[in-house]
Amino acid sequence: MNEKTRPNDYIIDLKHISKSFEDTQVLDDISMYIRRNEFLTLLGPSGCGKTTLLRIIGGFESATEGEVLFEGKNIGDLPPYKRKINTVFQKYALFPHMNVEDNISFGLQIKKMDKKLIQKKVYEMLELVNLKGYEKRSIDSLSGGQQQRIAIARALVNEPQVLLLDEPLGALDLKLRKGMQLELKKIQQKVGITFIYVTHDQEEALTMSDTIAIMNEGRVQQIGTPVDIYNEPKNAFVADFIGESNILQGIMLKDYLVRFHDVDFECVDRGFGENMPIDVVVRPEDIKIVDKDQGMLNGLVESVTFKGVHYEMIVKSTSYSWIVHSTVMSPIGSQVGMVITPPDIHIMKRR
Ligand SMILES: Nc1ncnc2c1ncn2[C@@H]1O[C@H](COP(=O)(O)OP(=O)(O)OP(=O)(O)O)[C@@H](O)[C@H]1O
Repeated sequence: MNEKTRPNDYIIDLKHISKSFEDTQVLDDISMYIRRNEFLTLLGPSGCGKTTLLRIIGGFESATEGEVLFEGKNIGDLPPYKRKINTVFQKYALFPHMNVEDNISFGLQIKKMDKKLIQKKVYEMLELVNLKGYEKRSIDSLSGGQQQRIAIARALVNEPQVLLLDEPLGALDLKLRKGMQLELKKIQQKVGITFIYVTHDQEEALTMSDTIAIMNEGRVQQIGTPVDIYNEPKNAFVADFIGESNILQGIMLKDYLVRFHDVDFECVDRGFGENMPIDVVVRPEDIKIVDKDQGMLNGLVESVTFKGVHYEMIVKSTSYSWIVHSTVMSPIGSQVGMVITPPDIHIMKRR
């Protein structure tokens, strides 16, 4: 999905959202569509404005400029509880003095829903989050991961059309987090609603999302599927943030010829004019190691680290240390050649 093209099945339309706190602008003209049933992740470094954008969608903060449309209607004036949107925070915000059942059903009890119906819904939710039989347990007796599932159940029992999740797995240890990532994705697919998920962890975003919006300094840098963003980063920031990259500065010689690192490389024509300064991104797995003098570049292997499926090598050529991922190991101190084919030379406008 592109920020400019409107999908038929969109549920939220963010129109030119900007936000300032006093003199500091933290969001700068954000426009995008969010589709029904999609798992969308806002990904970016700390302080780039992810949480602020999520809070504006949820109604906890208002935009300085711009509109949030939900099913085509401006919901800017609606308080959070009147939106068909619920939020799961990193700190689960469960009531410690209530048991699991009362925590999940709290919102429904306030709405004075029929007791039998409440009980049915609570059981359905516990089944959904894989905690059947836990209804009478106290919150204190649950692990971090279990508490997070209860927080999700409590948000979903209100049957929102959109669930906002702000770094919900941030407090869990790595192994548990990985398990919960898959679990969350399954839950989203089962309930079939939109999840908008905030994280600064690129691997988490790649694992779970249908769509990723990469943010930096209050702006959306790129929106796309994980595969698109990884394979076709729009600028050097995105390339650097998603996965490991070799990033160099270059200059266009012709529409299909770029010079970087004092070498002329053929590349795919992206419509950049002659003499245009550009950034060049080459992924470590796209560099093929060959014998010395058999490639476009020669280099000295400076380090080798075994990473399980590949070796990560640092190969120093005249003025740049390349990160190379290869299934074949070249010993430290050896001279090697390197080949990079035109489709693997990603050229983009200089930041
Ligand atoms: N209520 C507020 N008053 C003043 N400044 C704020 C307020 N809320 C957020 N900010 C500032 O806005 C910027 C963006 O914050 P935000 O929490 O949205 O970033 P984030 O991308 O979610 O970061 P993190 O990943 O660290 O949570 C930060 O510089 C933050 O200090």
